[in-house]
Amino acid sequence: MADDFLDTLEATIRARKGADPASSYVAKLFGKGRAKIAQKLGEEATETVIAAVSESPQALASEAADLVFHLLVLLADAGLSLDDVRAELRRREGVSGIDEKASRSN
Ligand SMILES: N=c1c2ncn([C@@H]3O[C@H](COP(=O)(O)OP(=O)(O)OP(=O)(O)O)[C@@H](O)[C@H]3O)c2ncn1[C@@H]1O[C@H](COP(=O)(O)O)[C@@H](O)[C@H]1O
Repeated sequence: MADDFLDTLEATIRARKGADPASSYVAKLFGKGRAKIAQKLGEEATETVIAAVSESPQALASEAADLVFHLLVLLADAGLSLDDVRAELRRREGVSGIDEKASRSN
């Protein structure tokens, strides 16, 4: 599946900075600060793990959605974006490609 939706969601989340917390869950979360957002992400990670081992695939997808959503909020709070994550993953692919070539030549 293309990433367009995640990019749109990320833009919506960023646009909530400074918005009215009474009308926006994301604005309310931003208002609580980085530590609280990170704690929320940790809770969602735990719920995802529990769903993975003891719940239905649908429940796992639902918890995974909560997890990804809260990760986007944390990244936005830290001034980072999905593009930064993509760049890091691409960099690793390049590094592991070099490692593979090196091990093949040994
Ligand atoms: N994708 C989401 C999304 N996924 C999950 N959540 C919220 O994340 C929370 C999940 O945490 P919990 O299950 O623990 O529920 P909770 O008890 O309400 O959470 P806490 O009060 O304990 O923090 C719920 O309140 C969900 O509504 C989301 N809230 C908003 N979005 C999207 O984010 C964008 C901005 O939303 P607003 O800020 O609400 O305008 C919109 O595109 C929304 O569709």
